[in-house]
Amino acid sequence: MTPITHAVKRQLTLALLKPDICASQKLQVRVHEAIEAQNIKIVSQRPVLWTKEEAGAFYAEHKGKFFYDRLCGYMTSGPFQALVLSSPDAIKEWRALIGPTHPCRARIHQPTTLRALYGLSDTRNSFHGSDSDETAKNEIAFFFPELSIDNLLKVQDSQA
Ligand SMILES: Nc1ncnc2c1ncn2[C@@H]1O[C@H](COP(=O)(O)OP(=O)(O)OP(=O)(O)O)[C@@H](O)[C@H]1O
Repeated sequence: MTPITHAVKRQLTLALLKPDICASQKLQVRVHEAIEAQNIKIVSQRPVLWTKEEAGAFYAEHKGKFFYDRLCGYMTSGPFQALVLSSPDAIKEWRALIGPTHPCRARIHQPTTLRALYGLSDTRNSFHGSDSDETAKNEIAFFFPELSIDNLLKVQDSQA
């Protein structure tokens, strides 16, 4: 008899562990453990050290805002980590795990989220997560130009 398999569609998202997290090996390990505890799979990861130009290209939509220079300064202050995450609802699940953009609000309203636990300020908020399928596709291509997202999804779906 052929065993019944339940194919579960997977979704990919791009996560950043920003420089303040990557300054501490211990924090980095804790965050990876928190990701895995949610059954979110880390499909790929790489360390990144940005120039001001690269930070500006990624955060172009924020150019002109009062926090733009601060944000680019923060993101070029040291190495950070880019991750490709996979789960059935990866975009929503990762954003739920990191919590609201502003750590002080996260501490009040969602105290168990990663930004509540580790975020330092509105700008130095420790994490990034793609906000839609299209953004995830573009952001994964930005950090992992060698990866084929369609192939990755096929592999993920067949392993589900
Ligand atoms: N009001 C603010 N004051 C200071 N820094 C800010 C503010 N809003 C956003 N930032 C910084 O700019 C980044 C990008 O802002 P965006 O609005 O895209 O936030 P987000 O979608 O919650 O966070 P991310 O895109 O990093 O996941 C934030 O993660 C934060 O580092």
